[in-house]
Amino acid sequence: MSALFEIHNLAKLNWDTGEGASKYIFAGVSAEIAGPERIALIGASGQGKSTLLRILALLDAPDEGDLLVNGTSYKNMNVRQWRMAVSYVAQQSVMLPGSVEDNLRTVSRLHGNAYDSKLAEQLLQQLGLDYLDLGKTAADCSGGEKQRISLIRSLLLRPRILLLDEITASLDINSTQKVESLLTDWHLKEGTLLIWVTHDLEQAHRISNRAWVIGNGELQEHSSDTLFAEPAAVLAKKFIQSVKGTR
Ligand SMILES: Nc1ncnc2c1ncn2[C@@H]1O[C@H](COP(=O)(O)OP(=O)(O)OP(=O)(O)O)[C@@H](O)[C@H]1O
Repeated sequence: MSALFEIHNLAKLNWDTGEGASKYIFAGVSAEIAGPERIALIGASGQGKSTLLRILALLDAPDEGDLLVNGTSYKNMNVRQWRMAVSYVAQQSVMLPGSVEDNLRTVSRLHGNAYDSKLAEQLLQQLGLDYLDLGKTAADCSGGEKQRISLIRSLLLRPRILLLDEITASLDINSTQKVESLLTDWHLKEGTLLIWVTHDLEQAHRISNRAWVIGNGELQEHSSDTLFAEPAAVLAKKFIQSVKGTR
């Protein structure tokens, strides 16, 4: 049986071609994820975490390599099919024109599925947004509200793979806990693979069973328990020490 998600020799050229700049942001990135897991993607600023996530969502093109969902390459799928399986939640959430409800209905409209209003209601409640007037213009919502609305918009699609780019960055502790617990439950119930970029190492440990550390153009993979308990690998060790050193 094919793996849920495969990344083969992925590379992205650096657009900075100046002296001293490396040719690639990252190269030779490979990983095989057999089934649903919770992966924390960590690394210092500017190492390519968002670029990698955007490529996995086909919002940016790889320069080399291949991506496969359930054994099918992205080259043999159209973007719409890919995005039904792989959904990306951005750090800066973009609201579409119209109301909160228009935004939540977008996914079903785009993919021709029935809108699951019960699930939408339940997710709004779980994320502490049940007070929100669904008729409110989405653009007028706060940053934290928009971030949670865009997460719900993606969940309503029930993707196999969910790519999360610092999605709790503008949330308070209470809302962050709600997002973490909702996604942990969702992963268990729906069998969704989560790949979650975060700068918060405690959050990375809480929300993952595997960790990908990106730096110096390469990706290293670890079990989260090993990585956060005893960061043996040089790259991970260096990164964790640099983060701890800044506290
Ligand atoms: N082809 C390219 N596509 C995207 N980014 C590129 C490209 N070439 C160079 N870059 C640069 O590579 C860096 C990677 O940025 P990216 O946002 O992916 O890093 P990050 O690890 O997510 O950083 P942060 O933690 O600060 O959000 C940026 O400085 C960007 O300008």
